[in-house]
Amino acid sequence: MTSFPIGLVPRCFALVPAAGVGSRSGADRPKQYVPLAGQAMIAHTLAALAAVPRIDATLVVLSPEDDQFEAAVPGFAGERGWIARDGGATRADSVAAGLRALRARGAQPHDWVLVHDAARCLLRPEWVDALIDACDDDEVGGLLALPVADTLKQAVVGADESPAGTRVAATVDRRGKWAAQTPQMFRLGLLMPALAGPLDGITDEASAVEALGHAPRLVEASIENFKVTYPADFALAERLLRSRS
Ligand SMILES: Nc1ccn([C@@H]2O[C@H](COP(=O)(O)OP(=O)(O)OP(=O)(O)O)[C@@H](O)[C@H]2O)c(=O)n1
Ligand SMILES: C[C@](O)(CO)[C@H](O)COP(=O)(O)O
Repeated sequence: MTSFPIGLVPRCFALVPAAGVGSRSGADRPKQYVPLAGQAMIAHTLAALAAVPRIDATLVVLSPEDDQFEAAVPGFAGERGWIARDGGATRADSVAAGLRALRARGAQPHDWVLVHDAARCLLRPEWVDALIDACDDDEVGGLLALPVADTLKQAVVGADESPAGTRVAATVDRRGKWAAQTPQMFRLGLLMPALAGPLDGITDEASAVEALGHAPRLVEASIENFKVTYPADFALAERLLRSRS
């Protein structure tokens, strides 16, 4: 077990990977810039994080080619809003770049990093607070997640892994299964080595930490904290955002 110094008060940083292209979204631009309820998707995400007083600063990781962020979130850059422009080819590469940027800005190994997808724009500050409350005296850290409510089917996987026309190969026992969300909250000094290892099959920070032999804490969240991924998700996100304002 990694141990971090007792007596030093860790700070909390949010890290938002936003360097994806949204290839599954069907949108005419990277999905984080699609307007939803009057603002770009990422503006909603960052507003939720900014409303959590225990987060000292939020770092957004952009693609080096990004020329839309400043117009989408005017006034973000400042004392509590930082930008890195070296997002990578995969989400894990972008998160690793963000961790290096946090370190360069003075974050310490014992500080907490809450990694949150730009594409989870329905985040509520109280869910972030619940995650911090659950993890801030934990050795490892944890993540927001949701117990699986549906019966789970394993499809016959074809050569192209396409879901169209597939058939059931088996029903999977859903007991004890959770769907992982974000934020995912770990110490900088644990996440950096976790994401420096082989990344095959690593789709979130928790799986990288698990590969080192740790057991992250699961903190129950809400179905509303879904990731906008497919074309139909935009209309649902829009309706939920409008119903809140
Ligand atoms: N190379 C990448 C890929 C993804 N992300 C970010 O990781 C989050 C979750 O990823 P996902 O929903 O898969 O976004 P995209 O990669 O943009 O979508 P797709 O997989 O459909 O292309 C998003 O906020 C996305 O911008 C990133 O920073 N860098
Ligand atoms: C991190 C994540 O949002 C947890 O559910 C998810 O794994 C991201 O997956 P994607 O394939 O990059 O969308």
